[in-house]
Amino acid sequence: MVNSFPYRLYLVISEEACLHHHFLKVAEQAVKGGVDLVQLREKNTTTEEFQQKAFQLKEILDRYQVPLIINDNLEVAQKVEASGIHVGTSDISPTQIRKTWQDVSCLGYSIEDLKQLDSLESKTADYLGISPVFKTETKTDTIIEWGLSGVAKIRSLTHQPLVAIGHMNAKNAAEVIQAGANCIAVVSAICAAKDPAKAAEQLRNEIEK
Ligand SMILES: Cc1ncc(COP(=O)(O)OP(=O)(O)O)c(N)n1
Ligand SMILES: Cc1ncsc1CCOP(=O)(O)O
Ligand SMILES: [Mg+2]
Repeated sequence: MVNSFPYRLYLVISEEACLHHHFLKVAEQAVKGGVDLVQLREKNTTTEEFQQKAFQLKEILDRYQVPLIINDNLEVAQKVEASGIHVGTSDISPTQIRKTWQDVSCLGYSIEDLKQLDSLESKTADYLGISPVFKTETKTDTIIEWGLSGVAKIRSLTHQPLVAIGHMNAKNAAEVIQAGANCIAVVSAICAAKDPAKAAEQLRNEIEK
């Protein structure tokens, strides 16, 4: 059977989060270091700016055959012909996305409550984001901290691909994979690194341990 979610290291990037280099450089270096999926998450831009950045990022990612996922904005995702979109419980729903965008190939949905796992919305997604695993300064409007036990619990309840996000780094990546996550998603561990390629390589090594 073909693995429909082969990704292990997922970069969630915004221009604002990139402290030492331009975000396009960070993305390219991260891919060279081992990132195999990238989400553009611009929370404070106009749709026009978001779209422009997405086109620029996609041009780079296409060279490496790394899929681009767009955070929240279906219009931008379809316009730039991204591979997919990531949404949470306050966003357009996965079922609505599939109705509007029939050939979306990678649809992500955040899990913030165990009750969501049984829902049609979760089952409609291609992967579930465990959000957040640990408390993080990057996203503070969260309602839970799943921890390792939460990752293991979710793993015991679903066979869907699981992406762990929230304060993920090279020190905790291996144990989160061990607890049942398929893939690790990071913002700061790569975007705030002086050497994004090296940071990605270290994370990837931990994931593949
Ligand atoms: C891989 C991944 N997982 C979870 C999230 C969080 O999505 P959401 O709950 O919609 O919050 P915002 O990112 O929109 O603030 C994510 N973006 N990516
Ligand atoms: C987008 C998102 N969703 C849940 S936590 C988070 C931010 C993760 O950022 P960091 O990797 O810097 O903790
Ligand atoms: Mg969202």
